Amino acid sequence: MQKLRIRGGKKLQGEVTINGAKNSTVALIPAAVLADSEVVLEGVPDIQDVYSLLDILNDFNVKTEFNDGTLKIDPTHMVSIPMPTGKIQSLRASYYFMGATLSKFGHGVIGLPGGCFLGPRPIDQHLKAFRMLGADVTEEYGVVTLKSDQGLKGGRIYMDVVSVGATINAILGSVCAKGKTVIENAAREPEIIDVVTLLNKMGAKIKGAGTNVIRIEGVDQLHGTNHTIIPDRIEAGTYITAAVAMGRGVKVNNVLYEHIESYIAKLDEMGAKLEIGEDYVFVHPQDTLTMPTIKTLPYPGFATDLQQPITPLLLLAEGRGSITDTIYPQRVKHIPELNRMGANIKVDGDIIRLEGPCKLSGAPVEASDLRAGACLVIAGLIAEGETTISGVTNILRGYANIVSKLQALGADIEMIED
Ligand SMILES: CC(=O)N[C@H]1[C@@H](OP(=O)(O)OP(=O)(O)OC[C@H]2O[C@@H](n3ccc(=O)[nH]c3=O)[C@H](O)[C@@H]2O)O[C@H](CO)[C@@H](O)[C@@H]1O
Ligand SMILES: C=C(OP(=O)(O)O)C(=O)O
Repeated sequence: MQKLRIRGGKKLQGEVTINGAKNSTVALIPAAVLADSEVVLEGVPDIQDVYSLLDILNDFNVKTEFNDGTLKIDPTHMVSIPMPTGKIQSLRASYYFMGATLSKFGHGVIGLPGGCFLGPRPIDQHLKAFRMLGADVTEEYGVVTLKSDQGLKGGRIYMDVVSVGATINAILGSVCAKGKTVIENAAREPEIIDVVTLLNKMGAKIKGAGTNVIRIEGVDQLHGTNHTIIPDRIEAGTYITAAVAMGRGVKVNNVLYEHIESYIAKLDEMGAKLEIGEDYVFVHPQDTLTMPTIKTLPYPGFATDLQQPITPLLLLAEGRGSITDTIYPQRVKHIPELNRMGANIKVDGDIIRLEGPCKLSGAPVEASDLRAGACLVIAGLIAEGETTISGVTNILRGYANIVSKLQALGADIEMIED
């Protein structure tokens, strides 16, 4: 079994470059199959979720070629096959094949997705959106069956909760539906804008991405195109956090500041010394950090995906603080692991309560999910002594070349077989 071994306490210095966004990529790939010819994506991260999607595309007879961040997707000979179990459960974003197959073939049989366990992750709003477009949708024994014998028709879709996945699935379902669709209370994440940018380049007519009302005029056909993926704001936030914790001057390249403004604002509030460039953030060493209170919210609020990575940084700050994850209140599996490393964090109902500063010591810990993994990597960099992290596959789902990137900054980190 692979584990990460970190010998903590080493200062970080130098430059690191952020990859294309995981949560864009995993939606752009299923969106690309709606084209009638080749789609080329640039800046594709080398992460396990991408390989899982390529495996699924192979089963759908979609030809792919992935080299050095460039992914060619040729859906010309895509076939419709049921995907009730197996690979579909290896990641969350496989739910986009519901919208994609419904749109492309008028039907689909897709199992419920996998992904990180963060508490309940229902997909009722996805299914509601498909129904509003006229599809007949059933969910039985963990499998969703979608049919639209009469063809999909545009409609008005009101989202009861702000959902990234349901918004993108509603777009995928309606992009070629007859007439107009309006999605109300849509999510506003940059990844949604990225998906809409690709679809519009493919010939779609979608307006309003990035606002909470998205308007779509159905088109008959979508064609191939080229697209460069936006930088990963969560990967950027992770490296910036590591640099605030342990940096002696770290430049994080390929960052779009406007995508992580709320995160930067929180770090500013804590006393971090950040210099914002056009496409980079330079993290200067700072003296002391102040303990904040954090509440996660849909974009542009503080991202739930950065809640776990920032937790070890809070342990370096003075005073009492709290984190409330309003999106996933049960996203707390990193807490017992941090406590194993010497923290004294309490989970009090839906509130994580912390007190700092607190000295962390290396320990064997488990990355139960992707961002818990990022949290433990940062904790391991801070801690005195040796930390070994199991559950590495969870980390590799979303962080490309994490070992070499941190080694280049001077971290003592390696992948070991245990
Ligand atoms: C592949 C991907 O892009 N994953 C991201 C996506 O996940 P995902 O798209 O699964 O998350 P959502 O935005 O849908 O979830 C937001 C909230 O809505 C609830 N909900 C969602 C759908 C639904 O049908 N019913 C419902 O009640 C969820 O339980 C959650 O409380 O957004 C999350 C929230 O920013 C991020 O943590 C994930 O990294
Ligand atoms: C929760 C995440 O991913 P997923 O939705 O793919 O499980 C994440 O990226 O933090």
